Amino acid sequence: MIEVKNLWHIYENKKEALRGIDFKMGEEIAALVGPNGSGKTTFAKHLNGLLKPTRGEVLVDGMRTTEHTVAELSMVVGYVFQNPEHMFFEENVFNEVAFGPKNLGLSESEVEERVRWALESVNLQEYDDRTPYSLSGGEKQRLAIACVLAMKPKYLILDEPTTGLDARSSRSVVKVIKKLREEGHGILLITHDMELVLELAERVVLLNDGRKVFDGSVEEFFSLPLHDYRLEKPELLRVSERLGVGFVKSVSDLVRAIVGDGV
Ligand SMILES: Nc1ncnc2c1ncn2[C@@H]1O[C@H](COP(=O)(O)OP(=O)(O)OP(=O)(O)O)[C@@H](O)[C@H]1O
Repeated sequence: MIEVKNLWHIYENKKEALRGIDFKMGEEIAALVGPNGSGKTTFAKHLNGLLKPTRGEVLVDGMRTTEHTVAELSMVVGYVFQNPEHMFFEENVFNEVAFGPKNLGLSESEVEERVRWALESVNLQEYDDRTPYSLSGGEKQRLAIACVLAMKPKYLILDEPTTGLDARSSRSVVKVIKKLREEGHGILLITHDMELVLELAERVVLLNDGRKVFDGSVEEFFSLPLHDYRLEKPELLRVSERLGVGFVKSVSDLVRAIVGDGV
């Protein structure tokens, strides 16, 4: 369980980026959304100790972030940053994923086992010898997830995992996220992509100006006046509303709502 209690973050320039956030999450996919500058990245950086609270506290499976190093916390909460290609520095995919486990002091065979497992989890098992820079956008994103997974964290923070990807690459990342959730990971998904929220999230947390202004179901979230937060409803929900059908999560739900199960 990740527990955040009355979290404040004030940067050196006195900017109050987080103002009294309370939050709990377990094994679920929670989407963290909000307009630019609302505090999403600042919040996420608290969950693996990259930032420490100005006030309040953050507990990760009972570990208070002020009492543990980022390295210790990263074994519980893995952070996959936006634009992961800036993170790659090894000459091949295998070594890239092996870097973290090697630093844990694991034996060579344990490292290899973890790398194989992590690459398989993201469907990159045939890519060992490829240079990370030669991968497609979706493959790079999946490699970044594998690098973090190799540390076996229970929770994953994914920062804009599909931004800039074409539809096919995006699908491949979505598939991996679904699989990780099924395997028991808790996932915090930072995104501006409302289609992704509709498809993947089990819960939505909305930040605005450093405050949590909503924390609830996906259906309730999409009934909020999203324009107030510079967010847009997914096309599918706009269509379903026009058709007088209630909340749906997929095109097949919509079809079923209109014509029934017989088609
Ligand atoms: N190092 C810093 N020093 C001072 N202010 C900062 C710093 N980092 C972020 N901020 C400010 O804190 C506020 C929250 O920023 P943050 O990056 O957490 O927002 P965000 O919701 O992740 O935005 P985006 O969607 O644009 O990524 C913003 O006003 C930002 O300018």
